[in-house]
Amino acid sequence: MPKFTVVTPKGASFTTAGGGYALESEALEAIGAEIVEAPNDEAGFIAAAKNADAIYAKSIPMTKAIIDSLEKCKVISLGSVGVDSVDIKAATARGIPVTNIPDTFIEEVADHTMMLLLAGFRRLIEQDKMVREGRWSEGRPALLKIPRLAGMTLGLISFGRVARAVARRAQPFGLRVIAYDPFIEETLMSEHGVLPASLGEVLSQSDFVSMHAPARPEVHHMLGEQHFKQMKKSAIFVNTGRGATVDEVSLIKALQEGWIAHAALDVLEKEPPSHNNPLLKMESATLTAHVASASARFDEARKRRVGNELALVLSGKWPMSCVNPAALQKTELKRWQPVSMERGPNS
Ligand SMILES: NC(=O)c1ccc[n+]([C@@H]2O[C@H](COP(=O)([O-])OP(=O)(O)OC[C@H]3O[C@@H](n4cnc5c(N)ncnc54)[C@H](O)[C@@H]3O)[C@@H](O)[C@H]2O)c1
Ligand SMILES: O=C(O)[C@H](O)CO
Repeated sequence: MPKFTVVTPKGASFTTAGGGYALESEALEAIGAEIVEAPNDEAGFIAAAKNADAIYAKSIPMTKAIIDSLEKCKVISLGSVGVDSVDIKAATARGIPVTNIPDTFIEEVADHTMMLLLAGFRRLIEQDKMVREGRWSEGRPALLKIPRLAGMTLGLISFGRVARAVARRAQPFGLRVIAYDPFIEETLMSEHGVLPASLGEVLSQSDFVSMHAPARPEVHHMLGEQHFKQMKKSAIFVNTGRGATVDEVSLIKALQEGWIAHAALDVLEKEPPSHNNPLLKMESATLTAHVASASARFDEARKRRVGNELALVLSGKWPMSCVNPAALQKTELKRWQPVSMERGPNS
């Protein structure tokens, strides 16, 4: 008889669709926790998860209806930075801490952002196609009109962990980096050699605009028609954050009408996209399947971190990374005791 039941909806995670979502964890095994898969429709999940001790959230949104139906759930854990699939307000009201893994795959996402930026700029997909179609001699003329990368401007929307890692990569390429983030001290930007800017300045001055804002209700469709119109006609728009931050209809219009030159996207408003999403047919778009974080290290770290968070709470302790600390105040979980890092002869 398992001591604890961790319930998880069947199927791939929103954010790691196609694989890399199983949860094997020594920490959970050690406390006698069993992982049980439940149907991934709201009604089926509610019926199966009623008595869950914890939830590992992935393939369906953790709605208020689901959260309110949980009778003894102590924690909801996610294997992502983004927590947009959980109704945080409902979880906080019920005193259920929600955990994420904010610092496990920053480097991967920053690499992917640079890859998309460079692929869009040096027209990788078009060049590859020309070679395969026997149009070898067309490759060079297609690039003769593009400027040199060094000296161009990269504008970051938000200056969180991923955006900072992108800035660190972009600077050695000779890019001037500016950023808009109303919640970050300007001095932090300066320490990173990045110029603080308003949203309008980022949009109008940048050759590359890279979106890194999280999907919160306040940033839903943060970029629309009026914003794409402010960008340079030659601008490349990169998004490795969340599709919901951009009004995709306006982005498509911006590409069709030539307000901007190219979009390189890892995230879309609807994932996977409908077969009739115009972006799928547009040569001015480069697309990847919400894979920016994926790597062997990510997969190993995700299992370990999610398992540890669940095991900590199930054994009565505060988790390491809680996105709704107010919920912790409503629990009887114990705070972490400070651990002495001094090393003695017996350590
Ligand atoms: N494509 C992927 O696989 C992938 C992987 C990791 C993260 N992400 C997404 O990228 C986002 C950013 O990740 P992170 O690790 O840098 O997060 P983070 O929490 O470190 O940074 C988020 C930043 O956004 C800023 N912000 C909030 N509201 C804003 C607004 N209205 N305007 C401008 N900035 C605003 C915050 O001040 C913060 O600095 C995540 O929320 C997640 O949704 C996607
Ligand atoms: O939000 C996140 O962490 C990513 O999208 C996961 O891949």
